[in-house]
Amino acid sequence: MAKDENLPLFTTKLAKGRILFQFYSLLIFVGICFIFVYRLSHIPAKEEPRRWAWMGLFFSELWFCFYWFVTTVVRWNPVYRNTFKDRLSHRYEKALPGIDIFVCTADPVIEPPVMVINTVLSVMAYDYPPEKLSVCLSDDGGSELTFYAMLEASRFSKIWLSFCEKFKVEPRSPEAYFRTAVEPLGEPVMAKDWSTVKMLYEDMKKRIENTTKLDRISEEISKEHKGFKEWIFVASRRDHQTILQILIDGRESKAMDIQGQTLPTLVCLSREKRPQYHHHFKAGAMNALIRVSSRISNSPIILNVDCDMYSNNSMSVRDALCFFMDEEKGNEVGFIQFPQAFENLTKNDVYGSSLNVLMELEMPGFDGNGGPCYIGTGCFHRRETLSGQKYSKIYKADWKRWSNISVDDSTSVLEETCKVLASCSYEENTQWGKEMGLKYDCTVEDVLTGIVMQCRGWRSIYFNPERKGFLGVAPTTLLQSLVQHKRWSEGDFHIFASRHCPFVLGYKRIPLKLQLTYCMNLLWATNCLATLYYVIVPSLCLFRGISLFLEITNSWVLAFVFVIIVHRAYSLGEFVWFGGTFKGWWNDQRMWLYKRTTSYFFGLLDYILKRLGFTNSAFVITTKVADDDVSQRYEQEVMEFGTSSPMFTILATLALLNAICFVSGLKRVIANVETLVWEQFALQILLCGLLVFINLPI
Ligand SMILES: O=c1ccn([C@@H]2O[C@H](COP(=O)(O)OP(=O)(O)O[C@H]3O[C@H](CO)[C@@H](O)[C@H](O)[C@H]3O)[C@@H](O)[C@H]2O)c(=O)[nH]1
Ligand SMILES: [Mn+2]
Repeated sequence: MAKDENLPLFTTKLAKGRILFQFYSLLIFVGICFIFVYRLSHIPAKEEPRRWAWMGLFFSELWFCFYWFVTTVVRWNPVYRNTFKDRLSHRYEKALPGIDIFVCTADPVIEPPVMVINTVLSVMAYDYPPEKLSVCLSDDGGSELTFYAMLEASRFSKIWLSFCEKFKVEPRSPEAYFRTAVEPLGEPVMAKDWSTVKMLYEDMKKRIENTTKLDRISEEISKEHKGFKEWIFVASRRDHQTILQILIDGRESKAMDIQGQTLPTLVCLSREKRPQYHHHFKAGAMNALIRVSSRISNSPIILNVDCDMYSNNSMSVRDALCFFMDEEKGNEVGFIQFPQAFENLTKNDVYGSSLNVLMELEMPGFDGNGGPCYIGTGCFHRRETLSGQKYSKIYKADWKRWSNISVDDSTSVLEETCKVLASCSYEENTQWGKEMGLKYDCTVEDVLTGIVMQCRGWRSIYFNPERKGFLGVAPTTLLQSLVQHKRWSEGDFHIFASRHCPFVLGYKRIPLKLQLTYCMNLLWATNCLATLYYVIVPSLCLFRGISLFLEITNSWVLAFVFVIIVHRAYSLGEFVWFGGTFKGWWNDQRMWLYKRTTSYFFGLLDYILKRLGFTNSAFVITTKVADDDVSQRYEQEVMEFGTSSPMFTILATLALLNAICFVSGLKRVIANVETLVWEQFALQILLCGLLVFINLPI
């Protein structure tokens, strides 16, 4: 036993096959060197008309190489983590710290209340002492429908939590459970409960979905909850006071499930909104939650999830604690990021939303290079880290003290005192949004906040358990996906171009390899320039009869062909290795092109316009539901164009341009078969043809 005391709570393993990757990198590197030798020794003379077009190509290629270098740094050293939860509970079961769980929602139409409460129920049902869990929902929409759903959920939790506890079910979102689990016919005890609970769930779901008008919400509920009138009153207005309700107070003896087990605390918050105060989107909501929860439970660990990211693994809290509570390495850990995984992906993933390579390889790479970025959901934070504290070598977490915090105020007193903390003017002349809490004024508040925390000395950890910790909803139309990436690329570039740039803020604070790793995401937007150049200029030159590339019989061609083939083959291999299909990879290539020519382009443009003071960027919330016909097309993997958008104008123009150039190029070659013109244009025609081929869905 004495021996066990000294064993670590987690281990770190280096990825296998790194030698192979290094060999591949070497091959590409040599190929690139050849390309540059060719480029530098063949610069067209001043009087040649193609000189400028040629220079552009050269610069694009320089960019591609730089970006390749960055992605290679990311992949150099991936690490994978493992936890020992049995050691954790052996040592600390009695002294486990409190956990505050924040769920954010903002719009009852595109984030349906049923989805929101499924997320809430799933995190209430963690395998963890319930008196130490507090779940707090922030509703930026101030919706009475969501609130009503939460009331229903608070009642249903009494049945659901005891069912989960009794039969150890997984996952603990009722919707996901009843959709995926098979009826336990072999176990009569469970089967009986199963059908009762399922029926109760379906009933509740029906009540919530049918409640579109206020007067249909049951009288009984509005009597039981005096605060309900307040929500109804508020919901019809865009500006309103803070409303806050403690739906279940875990400290009260009433708060029990049907088996007499304590229930977690459950709070519903909609912060004050006034037109004259900026509400700062999700970051503002999170900061209000940090303050409010500090009064209610003040737990040292905070988990934050988006309203569509239900918990798929009831052990995640314990997993996270293995990192925070490790005696040797735990103190410097500021946050633990779980991957974003999605439950609504189709086999070949038309919109390339699976993020598989990012989550299975690039994030472990981040971790190996110094710590993953914070990606906004499925992340456990130390309260101190999130509140702006710096890490110091003498810092030591005091878990004993935190494990028995008690608040004496009664529920109603608490509600009143907490409201002040979520009022509009509370942050005036404070450091909130700057030094404290999540940072404001960036559309990827998460990544920015993560960098700042790392630069304050905290380490972050990436943990990707076998059974996924959280499952969310990926966009189901092309436009949604492109708009989401526009928000990300714009925000990321904003960080790069600000004083929070990893090379500036991170200088001497985080390792150089981590600074470079950040570039992979932060420079998404600038990728558009080289890509747009490559898809437009060679095709136009083909149309005009200007030969840009070298003749196909020239032996320097080999260097280009070699790099392109090896590079793409590696990418295909990687994609398939992490669970993709060949068709999925092809779709991903198409999305790669589309994102670079539209999302990133508009992201960059918007950033520039914003800097010049023309626009203000907003947070466009990603839709999480789809009409029946839209979801049907999604299931069939047919690309959905939906409404018109400038993004589509660009895509269509590019596709058309390449089609025309391709045809005219072919014509030119056929007309001059004898003169060997085709040798000069072969590569251009090939590129153009590839673009036409990839654009077939358009
Ligand atoms: O004014 C707002 C706007 C959004 N949200 C919530 O923020 C979350 C994320 O919004 P979503 O539209 O789902 O964005 P995604 O693109 O899916 O989000 C990713 O990227 C965001 C940064 O761009 C991060 O904040 C998210 O955590 C991360 O999942 C959702 O729960 C929203 O309800 C608010 O609470 N208030
Ligand atoms: Mn989302």
